[in-house]
This record gives sequence, structure tokens and C-alpha cells, in this order.
Amino acid sequence: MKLKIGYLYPDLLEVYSDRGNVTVLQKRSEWRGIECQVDRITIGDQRDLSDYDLLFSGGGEDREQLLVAEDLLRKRESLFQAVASGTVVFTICGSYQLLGHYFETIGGKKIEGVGLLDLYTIGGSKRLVGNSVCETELVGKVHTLVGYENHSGRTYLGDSTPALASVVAGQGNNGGDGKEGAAKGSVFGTYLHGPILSKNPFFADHLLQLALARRTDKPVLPLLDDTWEMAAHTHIVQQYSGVSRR
Ligand SMILES: NC(=O)CC[C@H](N)C(=O)O
Repeated sequence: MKLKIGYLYPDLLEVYSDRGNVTVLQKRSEWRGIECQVDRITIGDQRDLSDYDLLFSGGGEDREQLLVAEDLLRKRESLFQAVASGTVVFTICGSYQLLGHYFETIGGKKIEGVGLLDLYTIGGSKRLVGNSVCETELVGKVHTLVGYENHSGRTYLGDSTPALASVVAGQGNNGGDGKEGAAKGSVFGTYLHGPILSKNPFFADHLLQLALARRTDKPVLPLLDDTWEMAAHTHIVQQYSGVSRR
């Protein structure tokens, strides 16, 4: 079995080691004997995105987002078809914002998003920066998610868009409503860098499980030794234990 990952805009959207998420997904597949192919896809590439089991994209600055947004609109149809075929889409910060309707930057530019998720983003003058601890429910089990955020954008979810997590400590989507990220079907967005998947291995496996479901019925992922990953996770959680939201 082979897992195919499409890494969107690695040359333009890559802050705080977001690319590490791709390494985590690749390694956690290979350690289980699942071959994993990673294709880098950037501006001008016209591949069929439905070819991929998982599409990943990272965060970036407003300037890079402007460049990417134009191209992403050209890939819009292919992206929607991929999602309809079950492809998992996992996006961080700048690319998460571009999945919504628009991102109005602090510089006054309105960047059009692809509208895959019902949300919009408005830039604020004070950046929302720091470590974050959140709670998320994955397949009926509650987990803490930890990561690092740094964004000017405040994202507001439409009623039909569930949050990925609720904020325990940190700012989340907009520093106000206690929601972090978005998760709708196989489409995920989060403000958490870290890279997030290195510190939250159960979330990496959740995404792998969904992506592999395109290849095989009920994929089973054997357990891995996550001692180091969970030590990094717990280190952040302990710093914020006893802290109530914000
Ligand atoms: N870290 C990021 O990806 C930042 C995204 C966007 N430029 C913002 O500041 O909100």
C-alpha cells in the first residue's frame, strides 16, 4: 500500500517548521511499513489533486498568501473534487485562512479564499502569539492538543463549520470565542504550529487513518513508541495546568 501526500506551496508557505508535519506523516507511515510518496506542488502546477490521499499546506506571511491565493483559486475545482473523493486536507494558519471566503489583511488587502470552509478572517493590529493548549474530540475521545501560534488574522467560523478544538490556554481562531481551527469532514485547519503533529502524535495518526481509508477499508495503524513526542506534549500542558482560558 502506498500513501500519496501532496505538499502545497512548500516554497511559499513554510513558517515555524510547518514542513515537519510532512516528515511526521511520512515517518509514521514508513515505520508501519506503508510506503509514502510526497510530491511538492506549487504555483503553476496543474496536477489532479484527487490523486492524493492527503494534501498539506503550512503558514506564511500576508505577502506570500497573496501570491498563493491567486494560484489556489485556479486549483479550486481540483481541490473540491479531491475533497469529494475523500482526500484529507490539512492546513496551518496562512493556508487555513485561504480555505475560507476571504482574508482581509491589516494592510487593507482583501485576499479571496477558495470557500472550502465557511469562515472568514480579518487582520488585527496586535498579533496573537504564544503557546496554546486546546481540547479536541477525535473519534469520541478527548485529547489535549498543543502548539504555537503567531497570527494577525482573526478567523470567524460560520454556523456550519465546527471548530477543531476548544481553547484552554492561548488565543485560538480570534482571541475571543474560545474556538481553535476548523474540522469539517476530511478538511482541517488550525492555527497551531510546532510543528503540531510532532507534539500531538495521536492527531497525526488520526489524519493518517482518514487518508488511508481511501486506500483500504478500516485501516489499522499499529501503535508506535511515542515516549519522546508525548514528553514534548506534556511539557507544554504542564506549563499551563491550572490555567483557565486566556
Ligand atoms: N503564521 C501564519 O501563517 C500567519 C498567517 C497570516 N499572515 C497572519 O498573520 O494572520
